[in-house]
Order: sequence, then C-alpha cells, then structure tokens
Amino acid sequence: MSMDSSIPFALLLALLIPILLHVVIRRKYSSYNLPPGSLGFPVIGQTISLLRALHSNTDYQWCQDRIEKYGAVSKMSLFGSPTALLAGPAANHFVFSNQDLIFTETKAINALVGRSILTLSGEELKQVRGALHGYLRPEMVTKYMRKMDEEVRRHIDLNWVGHKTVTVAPLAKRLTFDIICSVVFGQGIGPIREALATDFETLVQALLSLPVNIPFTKFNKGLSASRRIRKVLREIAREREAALQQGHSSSADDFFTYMRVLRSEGTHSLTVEDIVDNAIVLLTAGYGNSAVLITFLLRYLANDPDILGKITEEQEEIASSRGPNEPLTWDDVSRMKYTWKVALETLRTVPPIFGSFRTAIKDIEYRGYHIPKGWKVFTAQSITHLDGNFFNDPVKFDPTRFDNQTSIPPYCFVTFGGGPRMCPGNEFARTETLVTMHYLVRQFRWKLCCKEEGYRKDPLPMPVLGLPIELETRSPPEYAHA
Ligand code: HEM
Repeated sequence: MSMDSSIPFALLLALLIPILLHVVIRRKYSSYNLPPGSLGFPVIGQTISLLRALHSNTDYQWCQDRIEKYGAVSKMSLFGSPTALLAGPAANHFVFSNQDLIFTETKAINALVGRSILTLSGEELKQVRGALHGYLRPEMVTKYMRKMDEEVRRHIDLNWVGHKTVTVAPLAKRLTFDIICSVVFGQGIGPIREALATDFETLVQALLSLPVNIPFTKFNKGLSASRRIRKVLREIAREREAALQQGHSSSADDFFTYMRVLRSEGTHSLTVEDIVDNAIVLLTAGYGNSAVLITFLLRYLANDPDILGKITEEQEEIASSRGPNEPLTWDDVSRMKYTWKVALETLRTVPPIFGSFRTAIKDIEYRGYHIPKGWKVFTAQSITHLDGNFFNDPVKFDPTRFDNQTSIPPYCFVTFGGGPRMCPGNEFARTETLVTMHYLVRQFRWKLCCKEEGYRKDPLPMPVLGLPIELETRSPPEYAHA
C-alpha cells in the first residue's frame, strides 16, 4: 500500500474502531444501564487527555468538564480499562467503603512491591493492615518523635544554614525520606541511605509506568531498583532477626523487629520476604506525600506574611516553654493547632494524591447505573475540596475553615482517603510536618525566586522548578551548636 492510500485507510480505521467498540460494549452489556459518556479510542481512551491535564495542572477542570457534560457518574476508559468517574461526597463514601471495590492492582505494582498491603487480599490483607496501622498509631509516633526532631535539625544544619538560596522540593523529599528510613530501619543504615534514596525514586517513577520490561524503560529501571532495595532490606531483616534471637534487640520500634515480634505472638503469618515487601510500601508511601505538603506550605507562606506571622507566634510560644536544646515533645506538637490548620488548608487546595482508583470484583450499582465486574472506579479529591457547596469561596486560602472541623460534611475533605483503606500514616505525616515547620519558621524568612512558578502533577504535585527560594536568617539556630 502506498503512503497516499494508507492515510485514508488509517482515518477510516480511526473512525470505525470506536464505533465497533461501542457496538461490542453495547452488546456485551445490553441488559446494563451503563453510566453516560464515551470509552474513547481502544486502550488509550481518555488516558492521554487525563495525563496531559495532570501535567498542566488542569485536572480539576478536566473532571468538572465531564461532570457538567455527563453528571456525577460517567464512564470513560483509563489505562486500558473501562472506568466510572464518580463525583461528590456520597461517591467518595461509596468508593472508600464498598467491599466489592478493591484497591486497583497493576502489573507494575505487583512486580515492584510484591506481596504487600497494596496487593494482598482476605485474611492476609487484614493481618498486614492491622500490623501497619499498629506501627503508625499515635502511641508509636510519639516514640518516633525523637528521631524526627534529630533528622530535621541535622537537615537544616546541613542544607539550609548558611545558604542564600535553596530549592525546597528535593530537600523536603530527602528530609522525609531520611525520617522514614531512620524510623523503619531503627539504626545503622547511614552510609547506604544515599543509594537507597536514588533507588526509591526510580521505583516510585516506575509504579505508574507501562510494564514494558525492555532495557532503559522506566519499568525496567524500576525492577532493577526494586531488586537492589530488596537485597538491602533482606540483609537488614536478617540482622534484626539475629539480634532478636541473641536477645540484643532492646526495642521493637524498627519495622523488622516489630513485625517479627508480632509474628511470634501469632498476630500475622508473613514471611521475611513479605515483611520486606511491606517495608518497601511503607518507605515509598512514607515520604513523597509529606514532602509535597512541606513544599506547598513553604510556597503559601512566602506569599502570606499574616499567616506566617501567626504560625511564628505559635511556634515561638512553644519554644519559650522549653530549653534551647530540648527536642520537641508530643505535647509541643499537640499545641501546634494553628500551624496544622494551615497545613490542612494546604492539603485541601493541593492534595498530594489527586484521586483514588478501585476495581469492581462483582457487578455493582451506583445511583441507578451499573458498573460491571472488572471495571475501575475513580474519584478525584479536588472535586469536593474545591466545591463551593462545602467550602465557602473554595479557591481562597483560608485556614480558619478548619477552626471547626466537624462543620465540614463527611467525605468532603478526603486528603487522607477514607473508610478502611484510609491513610494509616496521617499522624506520622502531621508530626513530621509540624516538627519541620517549627524549626524552619523560627530560623528563616524566605522569598520565592520565581513568583510565577507553576506546578504540575507527575502524578504528585510539584513546582516545575522545585521551588527555589531566597533565604534570610531570622534567628540563629540556638539549638544546633551548643
Ligand atoms: C501528607 C501526607 C500523606 C497523604 C496526603 C497521604 C494520603 C494517602 C491516601 C489518600 C491514601 C489512600 C489512597 C486510596 O484510598 O486510594 C493513603 C494510603 C496509604 N498511606 Fe498515606 N498519605 C500521607 C503520608 C503517609 C505516610 C507518612 C505514611 C507512612 C509513614 C503513609 C502510608 C500509607 C500507606 C501504607 C497507605 C496504604 C493503606 C492501605 O493500603 O490500606 N502515608 N495515603
């Protein structure tokens, strides 16, 4: 076929395939009342369009356009699968609580993080969830505070003090990564942290990639990184096991000892390999989102001297009640109420996770529409976070809306998700963020180097230049050089 004749043929095909697909779907689901909308072109569907919207930070408008066109329930095709987009608080409740909707697994997730909380089901999932929630519960987070405090001071001394400009996003990522490492590993991984940090970044990039295992693809690099990470974690698990056997382990705060102790008590039956896989999830989930929060907090505060002033006042008051070298306590963090409201408002306006995906394990019904078994269900956080019916003047940055959190209707503010799969790391994230803000706002003032810097979602939101800021020392780090 010549080039000239192949073009009309390709055009014909492009027209015919969606029509054929429409006919096949209609036949297959003839007795179903499917949601309105179009599944688009085979395999691709609306994927590229959504990814583009995320990249240009117009995903909220993208969802709104669909909601205006089709209503609060519509169908489309994302990442090769028919998907229902559900919108509103009732939809959030439905997605987060329905037992027939399970976490969406992908080939990449299965290959990269193995048998973990993200992929297990039934009794095994129950056991892992119980263990992870236990490890991150507030009483445990109080024990991790010392390490958080140490890491934050160390980072500020190393990366902030004496610098005229810094780029916030990579520093925040590295800080939160080092915090979660020092908690999960307990001690003794200092020299390999650098290599682990690089491997975890490669792994995170691969989690949402196409599972094409040929050299130089994101997925292929992710697999190599995952193998290296596993090797290191297995070795650490062995060391902790040996210490436990010899009675040298003084505490069960590191994740491996904690899980091993739970196993000996009969709380779960996970193997060392499974524990390693879950440690990978814990480390992966435990740094990126908090780094987004810290980055955007600093971005907002640079533009709002009033809010920054109130936060500083709160933090100075807390500092005045303790000695210069004393680390922050749980009680101190509990008093950082205003600072946390500002953080919550940051999470409302820029939620680190843009939405949640689930897979229907049987035919389900929502608002009179059928969602067939195997379809995906998707809900986006910004739909309710930016809805004027629930948040007055929703684009305004206003921390006072969290003065009375019970006034926010259920399932409208879902930055940490909801229902049984709600984020177990929310207390951990709150504590590390507040400890970080305590030291930063007391020591520095900052200006954005680039006032017009936008941000994109990849899929986590991040300023396009990583948020370079000019730093000015406000008061010397009294604690650091005693
Ligand atoms: C600001 C910071 C954070 C935000 C906004 C956040 C948000 C979320 C959300 C929305 C989910 C549920 C996703 C869904 O239902 O589809 C989730 C799950 C999870 N998060 Fe977080 N997270 C944060 C920090 C953390 C931290 C610090 C940790 C660990 C130390 C953590 C560990 C986890 C884990 C293990 C899951 C999976 C839970 C499960 O499968 O049942 N998160 N997170």
